[in-house]
Amino acid sequence: MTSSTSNFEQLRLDGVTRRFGPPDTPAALSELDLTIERGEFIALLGPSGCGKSTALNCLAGLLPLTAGSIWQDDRRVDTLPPEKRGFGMVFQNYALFPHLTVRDNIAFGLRMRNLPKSDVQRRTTEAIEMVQLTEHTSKLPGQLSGGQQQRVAIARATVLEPSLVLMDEPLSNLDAKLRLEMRTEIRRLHQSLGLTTVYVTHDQEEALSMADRLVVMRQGKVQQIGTPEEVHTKPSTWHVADFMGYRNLLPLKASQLNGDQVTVDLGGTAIRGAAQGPVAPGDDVIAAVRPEDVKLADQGVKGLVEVVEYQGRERAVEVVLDGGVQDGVAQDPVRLHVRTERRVEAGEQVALTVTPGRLLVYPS
Ligand SMILES: Nc1ncnc2c1ncn2[C@@H]1O[C@H](COP(=O)(O)OP(=O)(O)OP(=O)(O)O)[C@@H](O)[C@H]1O
Repeated sequence: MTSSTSNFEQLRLDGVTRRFGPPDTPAALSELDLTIERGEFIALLGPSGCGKSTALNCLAGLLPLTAGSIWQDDRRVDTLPPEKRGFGMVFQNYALFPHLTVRDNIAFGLRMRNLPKSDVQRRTTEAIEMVQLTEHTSKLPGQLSGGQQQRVAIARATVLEPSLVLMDEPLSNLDAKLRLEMRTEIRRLHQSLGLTTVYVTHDQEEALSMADRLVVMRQGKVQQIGTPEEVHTKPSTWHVADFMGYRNLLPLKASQLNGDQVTVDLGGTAIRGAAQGPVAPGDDVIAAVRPEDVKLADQGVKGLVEVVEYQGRERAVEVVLDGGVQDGVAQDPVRLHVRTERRVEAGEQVALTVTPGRLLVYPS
């Protein structure tokens, strides 16, 4: 397929804001600034209610903006109705026409454009092949599995060769295996059709595996924009860290500072971490580390195994450390999540080490 004539080099969101209710209510989406390059796959990621769908609906033209603007190169598009924007949409409820076959569902948009019959036929066939539904072209949506319906929805949106494809949790209704397959399929389509895609998900793994860049949101605001690697290894705040699988978020105190290296006391042992913001000795901090970066060792921070969950090759283990005494006051015990291949049992005494460089220390 050839690329759309309405294509663009950059799509720019400039202070895009949407409020539901009077001006003193907090905005569902607050001043989103984002420049999307043609061909990029962008994931909007964040917990439920963070404003992802609001952002997507503003882009689609389904919600008017309270403030801000959206630009396709130097053409302002937020003032246009949805159908004039020429974007393809794949939303959670696929909204296929129940009385039309797979082929007719996919061809519908092309027919509406009054294209020559032979063109409609050729492009529809290509789209059907692309989503591997050739054996199902005469079926009605009701005769398809959820994943097949989803593929029809994707073909229907992409056959029009839109300048931008918007997807809102398109895999949420699928079982785990199909979800993995469709991830690859969507990414493959994105690449082979040269699409620009904005994809909403609350699943960090999905976002990390599919997107070129992630926009991590919380309470209507952007927390971080970066490549999967940047967001995964250097979350900008402890909220992002929390969302990116840093299951251990430990409220500790900074004791020393050396460049960007901070020393914190973990269960009576001094441990060094990398400061992720302004931190001074004596400050309360949040130290973040992933379970896979805490190792059971022969020596190190002492603790007691409290819970063990069998997870195939590995075990997820919860270890309680003595909180120690600070300023004459006994501190609450600290709990650490650890992943290990070692066989351990609840009640066992263990020692822990943190992989050097993997402890991130945030101002609290
Ligand atoms: N039509 C509406 N009227 C009033 N409030 C709304 C409306 N739509 C969304 N909101 C509110 O705006 C906030 C953001 O909602 P939004 O649907 O964008 O979140 P989300 O990140 O997509 O969440 P989810 O993953 O649960 O869909 C929420 O607090 C929500 O309650």
